[in-house]
Amino acid sequence: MADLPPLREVIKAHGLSASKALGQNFLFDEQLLDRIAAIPGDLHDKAVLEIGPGPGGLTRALLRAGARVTAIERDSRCLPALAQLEEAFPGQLTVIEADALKVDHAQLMGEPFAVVANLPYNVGTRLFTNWLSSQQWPPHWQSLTLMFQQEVAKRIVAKPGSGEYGRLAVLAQWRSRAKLAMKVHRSAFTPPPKVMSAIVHVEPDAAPEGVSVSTLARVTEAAFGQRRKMLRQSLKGLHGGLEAVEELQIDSTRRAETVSVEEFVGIARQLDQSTK
Ligand SMILES: C[S@@+](CC[C@H](N)C(=O)[O-])C[C@H]1O[C@@H](n2cnc3c(N)ncnc32)[C@H](O)[C@@H]1O
Repeated sequence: MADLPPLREVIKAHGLSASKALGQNFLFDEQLLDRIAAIPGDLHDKAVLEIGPGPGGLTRALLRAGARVTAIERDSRCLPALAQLEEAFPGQLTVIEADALKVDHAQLMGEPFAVVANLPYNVGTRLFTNWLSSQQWPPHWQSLTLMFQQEVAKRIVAKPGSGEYGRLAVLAQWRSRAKLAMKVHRSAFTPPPKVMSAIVHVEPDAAPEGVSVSTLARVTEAAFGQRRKMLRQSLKGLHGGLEAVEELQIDSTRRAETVSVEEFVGIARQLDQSTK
């Protein structure tokens, strides 16, 4: 591997001033980046999809860990810096200039892959819910290691009974294991964002039988759409919802934030069965 210039110099040499519109907050601390790249486990010769490599800090760390990286970046200004990495790690890096929201990731990768990304909040959350809503399960991805605003990360791993528990937690936990892998201080980024960040790591689990992701989404949407209301109120508009709650002997005076992931899965299963 050739010696690479420090990331700050790369930014300067390629005139990569951080674009607010593209949600660019760069990480330069190579030790921190190596620790992030270690979260998914041994990456040697593994296929990794990185979204939003920017100037390539995290990309370098993934390449150092021996991964075969496919990176999707929509800012063409970053491509020359990434081309240098392609040269430094021959045969290990493929860069695609595109909006990651418009790419079929499974088709692009053609084999099971780990996802690693430090993305702007809105793009990250949309990709995350797309990956978790996959019809195919186990999905094409083997793990997701993603940077979020700390507040969003807490919502993903939240347990029932907390104010953070909601649709995102149920989606992330009903057929996968989600954990908060690392907190990242805002000062680690250039420029520093207003809020703290955290990395979430998700691995797929066996999916409960007889439940479709779309029905589960409808149930949680209805329940958490009126999270302060009792289930007998919030599920009123959901055809068969109240009957399902009764059938499962779930107290209909409870509020959505007290209902466990397993109970939501049970309600969705009842609905799917009753429409068969
Ligand atoms: C927060 S920066 C992180 C850059 C780098 N990974 C790091 O950690 O220093 C987010 C990167 O995602 C890119 N990006 C934003 N939206 C994107 C999208 N829809 N598709 C692909 N890349 C995107 C930005 O251009 C930027 O390079």
